[in-house]
Amino acid sequence: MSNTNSRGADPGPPARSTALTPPADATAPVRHPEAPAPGELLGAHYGHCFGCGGEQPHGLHLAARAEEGVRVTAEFTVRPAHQGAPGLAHGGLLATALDETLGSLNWLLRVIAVTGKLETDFVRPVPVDTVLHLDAEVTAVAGRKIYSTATGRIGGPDGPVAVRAAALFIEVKVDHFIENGRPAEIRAAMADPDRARRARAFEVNP
Ligand SMILES: CCCCCCCC(=O)SCCNC(=O)CCNC(=O)[C@H](O)C(C)(C)COP(=O)(O)OP(=O)(O)OC[C@H]1O[C@@H](n2cnc3c(N)ncnc32)[C@H](O)[C@@H]1OP(=O)(O)O
Repeated sequence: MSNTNSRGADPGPPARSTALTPPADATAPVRHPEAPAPGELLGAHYGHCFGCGGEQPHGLHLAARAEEGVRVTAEFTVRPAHQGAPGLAHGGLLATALDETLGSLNWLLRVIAVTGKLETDFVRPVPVDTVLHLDAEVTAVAGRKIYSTATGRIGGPDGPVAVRAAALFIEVKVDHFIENGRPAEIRAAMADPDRARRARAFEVNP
């Protein structure tokens, strides 16, 4: 059995759907003046978030860190609960790791936004126990539309690319969550006595 990647060592940049190409009038992203300093861990935005929360036993427990500009890095260790095929990470969970990392970029912009489109390339299989090193940045902003890309490498932060994504996040108001979320969880999150945690559950500036 061979693990050889038929696309070769460096498959090069993929073709993207036009919806993920910023329009001509898009502008460069602007890091919020109160964004966490480069090197600072962002911490979970919501304890029950499957991507980053500590209260999800089988969640990804992804830890993202602010970098310079509008860029974050993150790590996710693939555990047995994350398998798709025997001993290999489920592709949907790898997409979740990319989505979560890309989503955390909005905290550097201090904008509330949700994923509208997420396009993922699965380049190499990712075995259980592997640490996926993620790196994401916002590339452009056009009105409510936030364009971003991410890669996930294995074997170290400079190792080969295993997954990558391009995404379009859409800015929303906090009402998006209040009007659409299940009332029990909305009430519980709003009742949190910790003001910063209450705000971050909905990704609002504390
Ligand atoms: C730290 C936080 C971590 C979070 C990490 C995880 C993030 C997530 O997974 S969020 C959960 C998954 N996403 C969702 O549930 C979103 C569900 N979708 C929605 O609620 C809506 O479709 C929403 C809000 C995205 C857009 O609806 P709405 O606000 O009415 O905007 P709408 O007017 O349709 O679109 C605005 C613009 O975005 C574009 N757009 C919207 N959706 C898409 C899409 N899927 N593809 C391409 N373009 C899109 C529209 O074409 C429009 O462009 P333009 O301004 O040029 O005409």
